[in-house]
Amino acid sequence: MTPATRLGQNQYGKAETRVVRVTRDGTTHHVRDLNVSVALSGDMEAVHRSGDNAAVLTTDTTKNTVFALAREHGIASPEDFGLLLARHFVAGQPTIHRARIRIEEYAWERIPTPGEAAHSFVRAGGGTRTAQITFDGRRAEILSGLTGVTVLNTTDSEFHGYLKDRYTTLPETTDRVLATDVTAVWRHAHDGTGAAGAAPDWDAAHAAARAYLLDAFATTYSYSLQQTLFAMGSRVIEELPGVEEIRLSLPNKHHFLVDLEPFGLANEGPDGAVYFAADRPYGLIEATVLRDGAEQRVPVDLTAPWPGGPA
Ligand SMILES: O=c1[nH]c(=O)c2[nH]c(=O)[nH]c2[nH]1
Repeated sequence: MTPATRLGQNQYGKAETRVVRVTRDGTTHHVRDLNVSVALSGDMEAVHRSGDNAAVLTTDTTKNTVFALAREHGIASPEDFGLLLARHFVAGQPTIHRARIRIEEYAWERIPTPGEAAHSFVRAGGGTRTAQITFDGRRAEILSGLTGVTVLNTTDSEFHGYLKDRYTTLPETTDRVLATDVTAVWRHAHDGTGAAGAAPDWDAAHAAARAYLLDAFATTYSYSLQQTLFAMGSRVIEELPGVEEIRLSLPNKHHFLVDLEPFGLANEGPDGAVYFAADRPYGLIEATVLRDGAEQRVPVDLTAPWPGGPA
């Protein structure tokens, strides 16, 4: 006898649609360059059980919709565009009950050029902006974030006083390099219903959060990366009243002093030092910082490939 089966969590949609929207303002052009992943769920029992596709809005259509809405409405910000798409899918089809839109944005900076034309850009470094918008027909959950923002302090970092057992060899230090690749995701109080007030200016809010994260990294005298993480997250919560929680994933990009004694050289002195930038393994420090009373809803595992990780 075939065992009875039950359909568990399921979602589908087109992943990683690369859409570039150029807006022309006379000879001054603007670019928004996104990677958009759509995941829909709803009345999908029949398609899984019998291949009855009647409830299925095709992944091909979801890809086309990304392009069409970018043309019709423009891309004001990843958050605005994600909300527009999510609402479109849920409002447009009775069989679609929930839409999750994940977006990466690649920033372009202007190349200053003589003369009138402003249509030349260079891909900006400094990481990738991320957003995830989930809409269930009533409320939206709006997450903003960034990934791949590499930062380094050459001093003001100590690490000592930790547990020691028979396998501990790490020397204590009162001065080390502290470096990490910041991945952060923060959740907004704004849920698209108006209950938490008007939507923020998403671009300005993102720039502010990024600046607070960097400033807290730079200005925290650190006794551990955990402490630095908490300071970074707290700064965003304290400064941005519209942010309920923030999760950070910080790989500790170890920089080890090189032993130069075999060459008769003393490493580390008032004039500096030479470090070996280790690639792996790396410590991985992760935590969520919450506003008092807020629920923890940002997914725990941010380092699952984004987009594409589990919901
Ligand atoms: O800031 C740090 N936190 C740790 O937990 C840790 N563990 C380690 O080996 N080095 C470090 N550094």
